[in-house]
Amino acid sequence: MKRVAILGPSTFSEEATRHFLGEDFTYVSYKLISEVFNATSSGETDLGVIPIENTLEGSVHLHVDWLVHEVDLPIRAEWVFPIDMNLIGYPAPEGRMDDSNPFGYIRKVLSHHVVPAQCSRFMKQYLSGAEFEQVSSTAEGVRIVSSLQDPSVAAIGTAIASTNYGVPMLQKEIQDHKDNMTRFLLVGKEASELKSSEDMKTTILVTLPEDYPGALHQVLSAFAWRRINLSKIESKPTKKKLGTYYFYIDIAGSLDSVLLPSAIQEIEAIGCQVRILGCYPSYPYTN
Ligand SMILES: O=C(O)C(=O)Cc1ccccc1
Repeated sequence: MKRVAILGPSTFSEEATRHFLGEDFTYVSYKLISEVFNATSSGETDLGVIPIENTLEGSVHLHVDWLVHEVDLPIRAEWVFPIDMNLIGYPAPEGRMDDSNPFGYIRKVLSHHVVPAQCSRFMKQYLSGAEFEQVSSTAEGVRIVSSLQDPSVAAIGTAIASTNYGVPMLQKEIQDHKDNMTRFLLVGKEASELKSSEDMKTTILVTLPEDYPGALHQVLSAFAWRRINLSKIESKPTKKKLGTYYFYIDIAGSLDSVLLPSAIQEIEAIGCQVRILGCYPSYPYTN
């Protein structure tokens, strides 16, 4: 069975990946997202799963930058998964219950760095007196809470982490929006047999030619007149020189089509550099 590197165990990444890939793969858990990237790059695993975007905050820029700058791993698939954030910790000690704020006794919250932006309303209302400390994953936060056994320290994570580490669930679904979704990318050097999808996507990085006014408009036009839909475009620093950017573009369509390759040829003809990050099936969430 193919080996898949995930941030885990007991994380949202594991939950989402098992839901999507099922049990026909061997899941290898890593504590750090950098280890997921490196394990996939080195061949320790065949594939790796990266959370790349969420409904509320958009791209996970750290992960996009790692994908672009640190590794050469084509995108092989993407899927979307609903993320229910849960406050996980121990009940208030005797005499510490404050009726005006049932979680006022919590002084520190541990979780993955993308979490606060997805739970800002709850954290502002009930955890404004608590310090947020980022840890490598939501599950790592729950593990630390379990080891401390200190009611003043809680975590935000998955229901499975609450069960697996034996830490009670204090409040379910504290995310700001009930339909809070995260998009995950499956990356790997080799293509894998995956279930078919009607929706194909192609992700490219475009660097515009210098001294070419209107180049970006011409790039967008090359897709527009072919009625090729761009589902995302983000300008990101090249990290080479201040004020120089590349454009991370998600395209609805496949390189096997007629028009998409010709659009790419057209923008290369005006001097754009184009790097294909992947052409892959996109899977919506089905429960
Ligand atoms: O830490 C985790 O559980 C992860 O898998 C990263 C993450 C965190 C929050 C939403 C989606 C993925």
